[in-house]
Amino acid sequence: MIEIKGLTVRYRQRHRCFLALDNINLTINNGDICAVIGPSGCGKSTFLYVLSGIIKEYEGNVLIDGKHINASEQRIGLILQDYGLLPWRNVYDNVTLGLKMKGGYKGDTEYIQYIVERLGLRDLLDRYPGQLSGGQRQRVAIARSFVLRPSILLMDEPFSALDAITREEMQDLFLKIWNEYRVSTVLVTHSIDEAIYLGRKIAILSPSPGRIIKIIENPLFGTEDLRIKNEFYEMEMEIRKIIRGDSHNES
Ligand SMILES: Nc1ncnc2c1ncn2[C@@H]1O[C@H](COP(=O)(O)OP(=O)(O)OP(=O)(O)O)[C@@H](O)[C@H]1O
Repeated sequence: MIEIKGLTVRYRQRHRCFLALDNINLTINNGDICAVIGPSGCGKSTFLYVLSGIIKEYEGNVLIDGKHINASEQRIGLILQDYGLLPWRNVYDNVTLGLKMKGGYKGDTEYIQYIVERLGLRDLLDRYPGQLSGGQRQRVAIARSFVLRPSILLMDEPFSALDAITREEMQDLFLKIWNEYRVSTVLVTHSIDEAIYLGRKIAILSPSPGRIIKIIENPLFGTEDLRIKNEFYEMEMEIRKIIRGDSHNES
C-alpha cells in the first residue's frame, strides 16, 4: 500500500521558495492503478519524483508498505515520458539494465524471456532504440519495469508521445500485463480519457500549487469496450467540469 499524508514539496531557488505540491493526502491500495491528472505545471512529475525517491526533501509522510521510500531497497519501476532508454545499448540490454543494477539478473532469465515474449520484443532484441518506433520503445520501457518485479510502478505520461491508435494499443497491452501481475501503479497523465481508461482511482489536482480537488473511485475501470460507451463520455464531462471548477467537490 502507498500511503501519502500531508505531502508538501517546495523547490528552493536562491532567494525564493516555490510551493509545488500542497498537503497531498492519498492512499493507494496494493494492486491498484491510480491515475493522477491535472493541468500543466500542477506538480504531477514532482509527485512521481517523490514516490521514486528522486526528491527526498519534502514535508509529510510517504510510506510504501509501511516503510519510508528507499529506492535502493525497494523495487520501484519508473517509466518516464521519453522512456529513458540508453541509445547505445540494444533492446535486450535496455530491458535487463535495471535488473542487473539490482543484482537479480542471473536467476530470472526465464521470466525475462516471458516478458519479452508478452511484449512482442523477441525479434527486436538486437536492435538499438534509434531503430525502433515510438510504440516499440514504449514496450521496451514497460518490459524493463516489469522484469524488475517492482513493488510499485510509476509512469509519467508514458503514452503521450504516441499517435492515437498506437496509444490505445499500448494502453490495452499495459492493462493486459498489469492484470497478470497487479503491481500497484501510479500513472501521471494530462489526458482525461487515459485517466478514465487506466485509473481504478483518479486523483484530480488543482493548478499550481498542486492540491487534491477530488479523488474518484472509478466505477468504469475494467469495463469492456469502455471507449465506445456513453458512460465514458459522461465521466469525461464530469471530470472536465471538476477541473474547470464548475463543481466544488472536496475529496
Ligand atoms: N527544480 C525546480 N525548481 C523550481 N521550480 C520547479 C522545479 N521543477 C519544477 N518546478 C516547478 O514546479 C511546478 C510543478 O512542476 P512539475 O514538473 O511537477 O509539473 P507537471 O504537472 O508535471 O507539469 P507538466 O504537465 O507540464 O509536465 C511547476 O510550476 C514547475 O515550474
